[in-house]
Amino acid sequence: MAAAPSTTASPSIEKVDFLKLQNGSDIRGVAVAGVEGEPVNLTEPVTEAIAAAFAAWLLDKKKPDSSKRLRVSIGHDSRVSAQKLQDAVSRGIAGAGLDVVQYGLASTPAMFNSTITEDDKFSCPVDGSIMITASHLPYNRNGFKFFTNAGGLGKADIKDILELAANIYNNFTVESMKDAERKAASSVKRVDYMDIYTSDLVAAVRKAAGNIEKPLDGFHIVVDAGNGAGGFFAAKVLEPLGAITTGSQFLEPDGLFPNHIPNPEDKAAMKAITQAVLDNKADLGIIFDTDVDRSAAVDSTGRELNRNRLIALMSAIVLEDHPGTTIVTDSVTSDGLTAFIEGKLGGKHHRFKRGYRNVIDEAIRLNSIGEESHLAIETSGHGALKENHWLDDGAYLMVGFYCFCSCEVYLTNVKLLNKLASARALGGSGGSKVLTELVEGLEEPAVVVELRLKIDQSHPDLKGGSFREYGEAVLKHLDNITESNPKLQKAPVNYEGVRASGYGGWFLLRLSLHDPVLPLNIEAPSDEDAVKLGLAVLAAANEFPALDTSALDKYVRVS
Ligand SMILES: O=P(O)(O)OC[C@H]1O[C@H](O)[C@H](O)[C@@H](O)[C@@H]1O
Repeated sequence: MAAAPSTTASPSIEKVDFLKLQNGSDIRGVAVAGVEGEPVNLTEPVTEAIAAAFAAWLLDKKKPDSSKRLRVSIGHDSRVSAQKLQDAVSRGIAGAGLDVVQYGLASTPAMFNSTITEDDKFSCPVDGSIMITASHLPYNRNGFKFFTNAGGLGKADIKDILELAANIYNNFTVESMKDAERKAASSVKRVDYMDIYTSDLVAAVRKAAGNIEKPLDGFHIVVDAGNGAGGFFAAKVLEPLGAITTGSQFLEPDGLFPNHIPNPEDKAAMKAITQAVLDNKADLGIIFDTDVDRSAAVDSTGRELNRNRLIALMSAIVLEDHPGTTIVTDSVTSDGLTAFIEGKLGGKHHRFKRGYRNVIDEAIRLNSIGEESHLAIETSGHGALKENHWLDDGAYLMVGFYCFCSCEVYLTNVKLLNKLASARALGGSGGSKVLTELVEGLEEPAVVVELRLKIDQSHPDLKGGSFREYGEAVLKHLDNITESNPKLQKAPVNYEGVRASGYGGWFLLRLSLHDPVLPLNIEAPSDEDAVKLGLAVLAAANEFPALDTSALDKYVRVS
């Protein structure tokens, strides 16, 4: 373990700089030097302070009596900074007097799961859990997701933790850091939690398939883990269930992500898994993001089942069991999806905001006011089901428990695989036809565009204000322009940004959840119509010199 730096080596850091590490309900920062313009702000001492703050937060929440020491599990994805941050997190937790259980390479859903697994051998359940990951972001970033048995921590908790971390950090002494290092050296335990986690997943699929040992017998499924943490899925989940996984790719963890970004929303990533399915004549392809809390699939014909199609597929499966239920989705979903959910499936589509916590919290809210919702899902591949985590214990009552579980854990693993298995049991034709059939009738636009317009935070036009304020001003202006454009109709119900229909399609301009960026989505029946929608946005965007519209300029010129 690296020696703890002394206080003298750690210059003081302002609270606001700690708060900048907040990214919605996660923490994210730069952990590796070498990328121009991206100085390291997630150093080891900063990490240690954040972990110590989480420990203090947890002690305050759980208020254990003196006979009990709280336990925290720590896992990480394949990033190159994982090891040093894991050591720093361990020092922060151990220094605060809590027990540390290191899992090594793990998935985000597994980390949450460790707070509810009952198994003493594996020191479970833990009281809190930390996943070290920055999802699909570049190799130099890293960050943390925190869990208790009530689910992932929310935005307000993260803010409290960062504020506390700033105090802890600025009060570190050489002695306190040495003490934390000593405690970590003597109290850290390492367990192979992924072993129990994967066997639980296998058991869940078997059970759902009617207690068949190998419900996927003979199915050929290729996995693409993008060199993230999801490589386990082929050998430890699919193969025990009977599937053939030859042709699976990029299963070895490699934090430089040499093959493609591990992200089911990324075009190159989807192309890679599609090619693997076709080359191997597989029944299905499954692709994960770095920390395995998002996924997408590809059917045997090479058709991508991600984004709107993934939502359509999962809606079809969920609505079979819960007719009429409300499906909560993010804001960038297409109009065709609404028509599919409401027209073909008889459900209700509630298009809400981007952000997995946002959709899940909204589904919880709807249920709490009497509107039944069984599925909250984003085009990013995050999803949560009501049925999976209405746990029959106090946790449910405590917070209207609806802990997030990802597509990986439940939707893909259990729901999707089980659908394949039961179709086979019923004498179906094999392959992934059953899935393809479920999304038949989903109208898809001919043209789909997603551009991300950057706000230059050092531009004088920001006049000292934040990029958020600037972005809000752009949106306000676009809203006004849209209002007075007879060719456009503003969406009657809209929860973020400006969404309008026109020219047979629609656009949505909104503020990114965390970046100084205004993402623009356009869907239209033709390039010509998409350009017209793009020009309408450009007319407003051009008034804002700090907004980099070059991508949109280029799009309207060359399309
Ligand atoms: O707002 P954006 O920059 O498009 O990012 C939005 C996305 O951020 C993260 O990746 C969250 O995990 C997703 O739930 C969310 O959809």
